[in-house]
Amino acid sequence: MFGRDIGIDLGTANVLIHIKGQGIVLDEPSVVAIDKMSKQVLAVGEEAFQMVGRTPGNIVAIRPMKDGVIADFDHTEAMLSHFLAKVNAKSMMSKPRILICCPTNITSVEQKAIIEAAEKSGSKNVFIEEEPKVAAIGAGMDIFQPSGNMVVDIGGGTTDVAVLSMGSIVTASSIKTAGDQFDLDILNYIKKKYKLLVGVRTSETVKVEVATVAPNDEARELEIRGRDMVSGLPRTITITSTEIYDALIESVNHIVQAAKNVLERTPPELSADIIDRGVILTGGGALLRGMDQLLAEELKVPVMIAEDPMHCVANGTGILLENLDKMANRKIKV
Ligand SMILES: Nc1ncnc2c1ncn2[C@@H]1O[C@H](COP(=O)(O)OP(=O)(O)OP(=O)(O)O)[C@@H](O)[C@H]1O
Repeated sequence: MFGRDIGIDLGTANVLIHIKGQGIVLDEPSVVAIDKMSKQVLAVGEEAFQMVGRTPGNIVAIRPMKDGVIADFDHTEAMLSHFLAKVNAKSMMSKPRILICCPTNITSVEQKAIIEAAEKSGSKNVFIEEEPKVAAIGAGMDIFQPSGNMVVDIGGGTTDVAVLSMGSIVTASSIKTAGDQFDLDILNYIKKKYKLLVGVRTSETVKVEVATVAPNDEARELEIRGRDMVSGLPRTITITSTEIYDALIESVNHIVQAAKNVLERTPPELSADIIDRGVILTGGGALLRGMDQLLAEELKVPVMIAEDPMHCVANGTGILLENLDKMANRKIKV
């Protein structure tokens, strides 16, 4: 019988499920739509994501994960159960073993909450592993050798920076500045400068299509629509990449600073390895235009974007699942 082991990238923005032997079988936004009165879950994942910012008063589309941890336990569990049922139906598995990734600095209470949510969703054995380690493995780094590897994983809620050697994290930092904060920065910039209210879906589109954090990048612009704060009427404006650079630079500098702090705490032999091997960027935030260039200039080391940055963690769980039996001692009892 194939694939009783499942890897989950339980992200703030997206949930990815990897089944041993099958690869990534699910990739959906971490969103749940709820009826506020009856508390009933109306939609999960992609379907719920389409409702964000467009729901009538009695329905709310929420993200139950925040900053890489569970903000709303019941709805995280409902979301996980829904996704697991979806993939179970396909592969006819029962009570799988699950490997879940989490940020480096979450508390044991938060770890327990993640494990409990997975167990309640029907898992027999739940293992937990640190996200930057799994991201590095999924990006193709050989972290098991005695040499330094550095990964910067920029997700929706958290940025995890880590230097790894011999299969373990040597120095790391996890900050709550990542893709969601960029969306908020853009939204607030437009609100302040143009007195125009836009939704997070629009600010995310601006980030993906226009934004750059490298000052010399090709300029881009985009027409966006929102609600005028003075007249209350719909209005269209054109936003440029230069403006978005100003909106994002403070948050991006937090990420640069976190990476510098990790390098400053790294033993010199491993620092020397990082000069040779470079830094690997993973997570959706790795795709922010100019991020690699800016980090390379600031850290004075080569910076490369992983081949498939948004799938690194899920792909890494796949590789680790092959070795799950060796990891049995990492299981956390609840
Ligand atoms: N082309 C792009 N440019 C900039 N940002 C992007 C791009 N594509 C995706 N993103 C952003 O990447 C983020 C999602 O990345 P990812 O799926 O790695 O996060 P996550 O794993 O859910 O979050 P976390 O690791 O914090 O729990 C979102 O903020 C999304 O807007």
